[in-house]
Amino acid sequence: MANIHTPIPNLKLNDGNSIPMLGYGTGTAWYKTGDESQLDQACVDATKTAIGLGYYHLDGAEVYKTEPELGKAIKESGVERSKLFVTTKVLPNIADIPAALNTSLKKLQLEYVDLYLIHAPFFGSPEESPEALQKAWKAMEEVKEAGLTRSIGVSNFLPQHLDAIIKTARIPPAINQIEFHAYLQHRELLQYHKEKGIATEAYGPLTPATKASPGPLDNVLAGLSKKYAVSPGEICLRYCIDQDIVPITTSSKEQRLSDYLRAMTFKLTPREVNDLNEAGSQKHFRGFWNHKFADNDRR
Ligand SMILES: NC(=O)C1=CN([C@@H]2O[C@H](COP(=O)(O)OP(=O)(O)OC[C@H]3O[C@@H](n4cnc5c(N)ncnc54)[C@H](O)[C@@H]3O)[C@@H](O)[C@H]2O)C=CC1
Ligand SMILES: O=CCc1c[nH]c2ccccc12
Repeated sequence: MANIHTPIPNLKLNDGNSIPMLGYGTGTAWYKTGDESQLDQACVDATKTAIGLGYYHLDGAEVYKTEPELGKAIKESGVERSKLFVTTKVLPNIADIPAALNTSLKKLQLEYVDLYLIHAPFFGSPEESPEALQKAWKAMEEVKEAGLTRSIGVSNFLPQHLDAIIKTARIPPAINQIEFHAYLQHRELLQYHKEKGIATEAYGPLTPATKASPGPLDNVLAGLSKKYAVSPGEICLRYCIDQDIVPITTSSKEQRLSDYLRAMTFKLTPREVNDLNEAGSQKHFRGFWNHKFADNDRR
């Protein structure tokens, strides 16, 4: 298998911690719809394979019900805890964040996570109220101060949600994890992140080469794939990294996980990133949370 242990660079966060610039997700492809206590050995094995290939940044969430699998994979990988970067997220149990994180830690068999995220701003009563967001963020600050997580952040937040928490925050969010690819460029949100020193993580980074194909990016992706001798998906991963955005991908296939690491072996020119931006802006595609974001909403 090619690319074993291809080094993945780090991005420095606003709290001084560092995050590896490619993550392996245990959500899509793996989340359970049934009983969480029924261990999915295929998920454990794929996660161990990913760790073995050098994916030390691992993304989970309470809602995926795969924290037990992630924990088992970490334990059995034999990789030192300090070398791994483990994320989990809260949403169903957001009313009691310390209890939710302690439950996640038990399932993960860990004493701390590296990053704890509010999975989405859609909770509270009324949903997305500034007061509900501020109250949840205060609890996030407390679990960081208690040492249960090294960094805290959010996911699927828009500028108005970030504004609400920043207004009363003692600790600013380190990261916002959003759906990001050339068909969902979030230019205003990215500018906001830059101004506030918030790092961006991209889920769904392969979307232009998978779910949203065919489309206006196909020819540009094909040309760049030929030039760099990689797949269109690897161009999509590099498109994120070259904008300092941390992609989180996944696969159950070892070969694909290995191939994705080729994204560490080349760099797109600013002009090529611009070509992808231009072609991508001719189509809008959102693969997740469509029921919460307006249909034609490019935020
Ligand atoms: N915070 C949030 O709300 C969300 C977070 N996530 C996180 O991000 C992770 C990755 O999300 P994805 O959307 O899965 O990322 P992705 O865009 O990288 O897609 C990965 C999927 O594409 C498939 N794939 C790869 N190459 C392919 C090809 N050539 N043809 C067809 N399919 C191909 C893989 O098998 C895998 O199922 C999740 O596991 C989860 O951890 C995902 C969605 C929402
Ligand atoms: O994080 C990805 C999107 C998502 C939100 N809720 C669930 C539940 C199960 C799998 C994925 C997700």
